[in-house]
Amino acid sequence: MRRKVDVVIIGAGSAGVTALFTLARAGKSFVLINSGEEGSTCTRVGCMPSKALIEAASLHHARERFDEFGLRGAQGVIVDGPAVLARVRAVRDQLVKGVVGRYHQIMDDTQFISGHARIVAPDCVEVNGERIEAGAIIIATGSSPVIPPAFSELGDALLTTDTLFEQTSLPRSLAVVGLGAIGCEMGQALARLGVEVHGFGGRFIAGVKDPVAAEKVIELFGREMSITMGARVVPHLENGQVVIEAGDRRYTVERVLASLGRRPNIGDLGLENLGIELDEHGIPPFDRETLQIGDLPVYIIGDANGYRLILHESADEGQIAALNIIYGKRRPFPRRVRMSVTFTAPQIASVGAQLNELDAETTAIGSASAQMNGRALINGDTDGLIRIYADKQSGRLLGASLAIADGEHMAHWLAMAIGQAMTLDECLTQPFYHPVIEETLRDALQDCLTQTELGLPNPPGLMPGVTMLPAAR
Ligand SMILES: Cc1cc2nc3c(=O)[nH]c(=O)nc-3n(C[C@H](O)[C@H](O)[C@H](O)COP(=O)(O)OP(=O)(O)OC[C@H]3O[C@@H](n4cnc5c(N)ncnc54)[C@H](O)[C@@H]3O)c2cc1C
Ligand SMILES: NC(=O)c1ccc[n+]([C@@H]2O[C@H](COP(=O)([O-])OP(=O)(O)OC[C@H]3O[C@@H](n4cnc5c(N)ncnc54)[C@H](O)[C@@H]3O)[C@@H](O)[C@H]2O)c1
Repeated sequence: MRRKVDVVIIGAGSAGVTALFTLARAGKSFVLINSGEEGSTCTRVGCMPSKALIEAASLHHARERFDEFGLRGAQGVIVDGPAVLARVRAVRDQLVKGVVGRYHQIMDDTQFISGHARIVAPDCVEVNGERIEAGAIIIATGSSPVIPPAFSELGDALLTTDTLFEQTSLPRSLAVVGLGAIGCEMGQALARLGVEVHGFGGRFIAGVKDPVAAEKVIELFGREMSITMGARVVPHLENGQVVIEAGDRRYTVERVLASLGRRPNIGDLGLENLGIELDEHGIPPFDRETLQIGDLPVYIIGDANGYRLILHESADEGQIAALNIIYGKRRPFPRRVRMSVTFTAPQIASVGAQLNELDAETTAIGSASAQMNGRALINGDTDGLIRIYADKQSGRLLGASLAIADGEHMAHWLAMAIGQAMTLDECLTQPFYHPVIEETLRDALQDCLTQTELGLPNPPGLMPGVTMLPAAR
């Protein structure tokens, strides 16, 4: 007899597991199917090992400034590459154990299947030769690194983030091709660990669409690695070394990190059996506020849908899909303010609208640099820049681009302000403590305000209150 459950979840990553917890709490019956290793992209090969590597790199890099602070002897610190990588894996393994343990705790062995799932029909999934009937299907199959054919021919010299953290030693030299989030984070971290890094980017660096902010980012990163933008490089092997030619320059490196983006894992998933037309990337049309595919009882969430390839959005999508299944009818959830943070130094962040999405005529742009910020000067972190975008007429905050220390915190503050539809003068009613780097954010908001029709607040940042008449005695 065929097994029948309320929901089949395909993929035990952050998206699928978030859906699982929500469905389990509501008492739905389920099966979770996962192919390959458990533990999620984020924990195994993504957010966590990459941040662990960045932490080692930042600690090592700090030694360069010790002398300036009157602290001697730091130049004696050396990088023990194998030990650095071993610690990255140890932290990663601990986190993977926690993540996997948590979801196995809420199910028995029959509810988890290790194997490659295929959709046979909108209400049926096949895995390891077994067909399972499902009231609903959640596709949460994640994504994989893009590897163009020429890169595949590099053999062991090719790294992606699937293999980088498994290395037992650091390469002497590395070409990082693709300067998005991964390329910038890993390129800078490895450069700070003593690897000779050459970065090759497309049109944008770290996804920054504001030319002023992008120029600053290129200048700052360019101090630690060579950067070539706009060159579609094709690496090849020569005498066991990788050669990359860009314009009239020729680079010879030991390894190449392909960080050219990620592609949804939708091959051999049986999407054609849904009876629905797929887009040019092979993805079925889905509603971003319900994650439902057409009118089918099928949902596509997380990196698998190629929409917002970041952790908190993947988890949101898991919950939205699960809640739609639980309610049993279409229930749209407006999505959060868009935000991305690249964990480099300085941190690069984009919040809300990017500059290229805004109308130049109606948008006010405010800027501030950390050069004159007291705390930044104390910390030796004055290389920062903030750009704020607002509607010229209403003063409503629309977006921001940051390349500044502590940018992750300011990005959250700005996302909240944009989510609350705040205007610049409303933003400036908030307190900014002293001395904090956030005072640069206040400066940028004030600068932006002067370019709008609202003009300068008087006194700056405070709203006149309602004067209460003394009660008649
Ligand atoms: C190097 C790196 C750094 C990152 N850093 C950050 C960061 O700092 N902050 C941030 O927000 N995001 C970051 N991300 C992105 C984040 O990790 C992903 O957006 C998120 O993990 C996606 O989760 P998911 O559940 O969609 O996919 P996954 O975690 O990939 O889960 C999908 C699962 O489905 C399985 N699967 C695939 N096909 C099938 C099938 N047919 N049958 C059964 N199972 C299948 C896969 O094996 C996998 O286990 C980073 C990513 C990378 C690569
Ligand atoms: N801090 C974070 O939130 C974080 C960190 C790492 C990864 N991630 C996520 O992982 C996903 C994958 O990261 P990624 O950096 O691989 O992708 P990405 O899409 O962020 O960047 C890929 C970059 O490669 C460039 N590119 C593409 N083809 C090229 C070519 N032939 N030559 C030169 N450049 C080329 C693109 O222009 C783009 O800038 C992203 O979607 C990101 O959201 C997030």
